[in-house]
Amino acid sequence: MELAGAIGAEAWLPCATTVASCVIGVFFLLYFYAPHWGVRAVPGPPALPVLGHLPLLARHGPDVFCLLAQKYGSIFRFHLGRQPLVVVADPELCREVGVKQFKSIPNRSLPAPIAGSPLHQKGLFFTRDERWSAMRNTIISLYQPSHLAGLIPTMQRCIERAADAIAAAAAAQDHGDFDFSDLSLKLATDIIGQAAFGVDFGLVVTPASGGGGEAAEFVREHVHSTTSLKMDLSAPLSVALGLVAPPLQGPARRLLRRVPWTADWKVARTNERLRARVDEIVAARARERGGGEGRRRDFLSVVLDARERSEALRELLTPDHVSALTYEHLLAGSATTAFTLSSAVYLVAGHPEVEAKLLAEVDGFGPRGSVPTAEDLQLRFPYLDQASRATPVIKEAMRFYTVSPLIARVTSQQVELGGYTLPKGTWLWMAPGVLARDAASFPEPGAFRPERFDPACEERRRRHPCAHIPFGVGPRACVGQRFALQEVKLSMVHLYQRFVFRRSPRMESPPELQFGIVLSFKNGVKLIADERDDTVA
Ligand code: HEM
Repeated sequence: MELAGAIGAEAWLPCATTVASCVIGVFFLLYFYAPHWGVRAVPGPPALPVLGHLPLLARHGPDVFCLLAQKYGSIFRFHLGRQPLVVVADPELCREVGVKQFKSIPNRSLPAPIAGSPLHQKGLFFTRDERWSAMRNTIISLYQPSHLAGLIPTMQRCIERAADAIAAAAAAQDHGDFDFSDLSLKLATDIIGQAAFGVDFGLVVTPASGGGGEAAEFVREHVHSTTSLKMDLSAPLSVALGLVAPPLQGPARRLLRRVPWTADWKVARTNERLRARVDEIVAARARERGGGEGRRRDFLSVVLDARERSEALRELLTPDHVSALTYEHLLAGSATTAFTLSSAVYLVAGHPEVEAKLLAEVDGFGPRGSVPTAEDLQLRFPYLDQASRATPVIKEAMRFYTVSPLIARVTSQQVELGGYTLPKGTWLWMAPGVLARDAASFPEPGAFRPERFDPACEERRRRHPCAHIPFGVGPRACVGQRFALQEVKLSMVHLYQRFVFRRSPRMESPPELQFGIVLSFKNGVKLIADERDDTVA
């Protein structure tokens, strides 16, 4: 009898194991393919289980989206681990997403690296629906021309300090090269420090200014926190896990942040310190205002003022949101603007015919040291950049190197797009980086040719209005666009009043790019600066 029981158990055990494995297998398949199911009709390459198309992203970088658009057309699927994205790479479809169907697609999807960090999450970028529109309406006046014009003297002071630093570096190194992208990141961060926090970070160091200190430490932490926001498997373990199995991200982060020297531990410590520092600055400013200091016009002070206007605004702009909104300037406004300035100067340095026209325009403005007003920036520099009416160098530089090659959105309800029905919750991303390389809109896309934006040029007249959208499109487009362009234009006018730049022989060609949350130059931009003869301008 006992023997019969044992034989029965022996036969039963493998059978139960097989059934359990099948159940787990089916569960696993359902789990990994559930998000795919709703968008399965959209074309795309076969996706690896768990990893999706992350290996393709690792191999080709952001160029992968151009390759996929060539193969699958203007709307295709890309799997970021388990999460499918529907990528839109056609100007008219981008207009649909950003403008015409905005009511159904008003928010951004939350990428794995951001989940769990209130400092990153509670700014304008990731807030949703009514809170987003209330917050945007409250702060929008800070980005209007009248407010921005008042920032010109502050920007100019930072730019002049950067130019002095370039001159000092050139003299010290006997015309050796220097890393322009490092300098422009410091410059952009100093400007944001003044405009957003009302604090001089003093990152650009000249022999006269001395430098660094506490503020520099703060920004080093910011840079570390930003570069940790990676979108691929080189990210901290919890983020990588979040890409393949989102429910495990939170528990993994809570566990790993306690394990010293893991990437999660380092990011958590950095974020905590950063958070504490931003909160300190906010609290100090609130006290200062209580003490009746003179009115300050930096972003933080204006937002704190707005809080006092009504109970509703106090509820909207909680201390967490004020910190996040202020910090967001560093996140959204420093690396992007710095990259744009670096790529414009790098491209001009390799194109003498463009440089000659630019120098003629800068010299024609007035004697060296003349500082343009906001109106001058609008009207007197058509070759550099003049809203939509001219042949701008900056526009073409932003097309050539698109700093945000992807723009993340998510559907709030079912939408019809490009012949496909996409369910609520679909991650729908626009691809300005692909649009910028499309030969149908930009013939010979690999050529740097500012004239292609000349209003008189046939190429431009034929082009779709949404073919070039480096700042996004529609009500959710970049709120800091004017701020960024004012800064880049002002910088270029002053820098070309004083210098011409050459590419260093130590600089690789073409420059290697890397893709974190935005694009950056992997090995910097090494340039040689020659001071211009005083008699020229
Ligand atoms: C050349 C520099 C910059 C580029 C290329 C850039 C690009 C972008 C892009 C592509 C978006 C997404 C737009 C969309 O979804 O349609 C965006 C959003 C945003 N940008 Fe910028 N940006 C730049 C500079 C700045 C600056 C200087 C600031 C702040 C001072 C800023 C603050 C923001 C904010 C807060 C958002 C979110 C807007 C919202 O969701 O309502 N950006 N930016």
